[in-house]
Amino acid sequence: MTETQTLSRAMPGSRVLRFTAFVFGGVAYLTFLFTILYAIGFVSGLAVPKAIDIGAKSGAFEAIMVNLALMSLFAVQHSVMARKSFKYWWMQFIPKSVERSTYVLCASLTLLLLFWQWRPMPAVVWSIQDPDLAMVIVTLSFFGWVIVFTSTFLINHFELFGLHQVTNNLVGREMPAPVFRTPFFYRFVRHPIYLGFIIAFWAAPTMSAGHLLFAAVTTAYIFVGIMLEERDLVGMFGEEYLRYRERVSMLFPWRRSS
Ligand SMILES: C[S@@+](CC[C@H](N)C(=O)[O-])C[C@H]1O[C@@H](n2cnc3c(N)ncnc32)[C@H](O)[C@@H]1O
Repeated sequence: MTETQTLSRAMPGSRVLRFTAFVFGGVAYLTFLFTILYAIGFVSGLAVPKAIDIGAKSGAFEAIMVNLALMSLFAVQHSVMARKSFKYWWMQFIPKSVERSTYVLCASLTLLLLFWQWRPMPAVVWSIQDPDLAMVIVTLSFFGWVIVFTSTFLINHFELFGLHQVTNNLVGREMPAPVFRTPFFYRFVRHPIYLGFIIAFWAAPTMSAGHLLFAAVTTAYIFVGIMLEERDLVGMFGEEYLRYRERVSMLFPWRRSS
């Protein structure tokens, strides 16, 4: 009998709970997948019913206030729930195995609310007329999304989105300690996922006022997010992360990594 089977047999009463946690993790993951795919359509204006420049007309003041409120809600949810102190408090009420899935589900639902309630601000800030150049910019934007997806797999896609935790819990296996990774993109920049988002949001052949607001606020939020995340990363990986930070640039590969 394997160690995993022994553990599973030792806790038969919790089998239903562990299966429920696994199903919850699966639902959270599928919700995330839907949300991120919808996000591509929302920003690019392709293949979704409600994109960034589509929706009922409203006054400029209302549009700015509602859109800022939606982005602030996401920023607060995303930053607060990612902090260690919040996680410890939160885990008094939910099992540790579904902590990440809960975070992923809340972030996805907050984003879906943003997509649904976003008020278009259609005034055109810039519009590239040359079709070849416009195509290059659209391609660049999709390249941004490719960087985002690839990078999640480079550090650990299934752990980032909670599936690893609920699967290990299902088979009675402990989660391994977090591992510091610097593969591929991470050798050139410390935050390729965030860089991918910045490219995807800014590379637009036609930039509306609403899209510009979205790109500017999310970029500012990314800088705040990085500050908070790096504080945790230094706490988790210590000297190793400090040396990495000296060697590799944050978002743009100006410095050469050794
Ligand atoms: C949404 S990911 C963003 C990762 C990174 N900031 C980026 O833009 O590619 C956040 C999670 O990645 C983890 N993380 C960030 N850099 C890491 C690295 N080099 N190795 C392992 N985990 C990392 C953080 O601890 C956090 O849980």
